[in-house]
Amino acid sequence: MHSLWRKICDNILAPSQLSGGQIVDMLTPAGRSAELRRHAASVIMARVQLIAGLFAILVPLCAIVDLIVFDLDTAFQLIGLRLLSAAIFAALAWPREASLTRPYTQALAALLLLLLVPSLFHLLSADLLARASTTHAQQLVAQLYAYLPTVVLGGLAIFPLTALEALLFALPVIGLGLGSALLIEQPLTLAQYGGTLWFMVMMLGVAMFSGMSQCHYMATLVVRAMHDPLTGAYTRQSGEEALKLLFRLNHMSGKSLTLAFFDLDRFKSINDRYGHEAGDRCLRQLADSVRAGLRRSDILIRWGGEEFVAALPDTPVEKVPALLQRLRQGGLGERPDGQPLTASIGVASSAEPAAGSWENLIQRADLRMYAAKQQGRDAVVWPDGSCLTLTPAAEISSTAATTSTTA
Ligand SMILES: Nc1nc2c(ncn2[C@@H]2O[C@H](COP(=O)(O)OP(=O)(O)OP(=O)(O)O)[C@@H](O)[C@H]2O)c(=O)[nH]1
Repeated sequence: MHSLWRKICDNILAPSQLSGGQIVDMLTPAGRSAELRRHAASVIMARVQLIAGLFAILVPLCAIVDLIVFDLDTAFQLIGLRLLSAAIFAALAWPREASLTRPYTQALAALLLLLLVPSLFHLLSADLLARASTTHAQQLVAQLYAYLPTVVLGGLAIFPLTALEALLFALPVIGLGLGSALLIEQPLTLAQYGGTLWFMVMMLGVAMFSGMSQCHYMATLVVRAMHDPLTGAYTRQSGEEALKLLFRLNHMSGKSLTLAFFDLDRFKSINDRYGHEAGDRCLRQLADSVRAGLRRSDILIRWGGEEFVAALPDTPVEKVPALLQRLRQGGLGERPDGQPLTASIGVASSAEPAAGSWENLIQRADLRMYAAKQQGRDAVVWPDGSCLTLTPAAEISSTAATTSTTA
């Protein structure tokens, strides 16, 4: 039964070339990585600001139609609502710094406001328009206003939202749209009401599909642009951006960011003796082993050819010996001749005096890595300058006590 179910799923998913995990990522944002959230937040925010800017200009301009078509009393009431809406759109479009800690929540809140303003405008003006529309021209304009919530639902399609997010954003818009139809003096017939609801649901379906495909496309591009294709680690460029952010976040919250700078030992001899393919395999092994020992919040950056940086947010330096012990016990990989892969490691922490900036931390970790090379390789140099040869696992834990007092 289970294998039949798997076969059915595989056949359904095969033509789309999407894995089950990728489908789940398009349905709900729960599994999104921090980097993807940050990217999605900047795309959503940029689009919210662009549309809000356009609406801040167009909404008051449409007052001309109100003045031409409706009586002055109705027109002025509509213009009042227009000016209020335009002020909110202008505030949304105003350039602002992205939140450091919650950029995604900030972007979603802005999007919600962008969607609610036209829907509320429709709710507040529906009865006024229904009562003031006696001529054909007035009825036509009132009819166009009535499409506003449906247009808003269609507008959701330009945002990279998962299916669940699109649905949650659509519910208040649909609620306000249907609610305003109930408020007017001559309520819609059941057929009109059903037709409006059907149209809205169709729009929501289109918006959901478009949002999901944008999510997938964005995730593919972000992963490709940010990660080194050979090892899957962050590239130097995306790693620098991540370090900048992690340093600021840890500084703001009074936590320590610790860096471990790895450089593979005698790597050139692997290339020279066994070829670049063998060298590449060793690089992949090292990246996989280090990543397997890290937490979800840690990141691994390929800094240069055979140099990697593990960035460990919210990690006091005294916790690092245990991590390195775990890594060492698991092994960093194997050289083509069967010998263990080893690395020289420099450790630096933002809790050190005058740590200053992330660039400073990298420089210190790099210098310590060179010091570890000079001390014979397969070793770690700590912030207090002490050097630990990694080979016997027991030594790592004994140094933990020393470093915790000196860091
Ligand atoms: N296979 C492979 N080799 C690479 C890659 N990037 C850099 N390298 C090689 O990495 C080697 C680095 O050599 P060195 O800097 O001399 O260092 P080493 O031999 O590891 O010696 P020590 O660092 O002193 O222990 C060079 O031969 C580079 O060509 C890569 O992506 N794949």
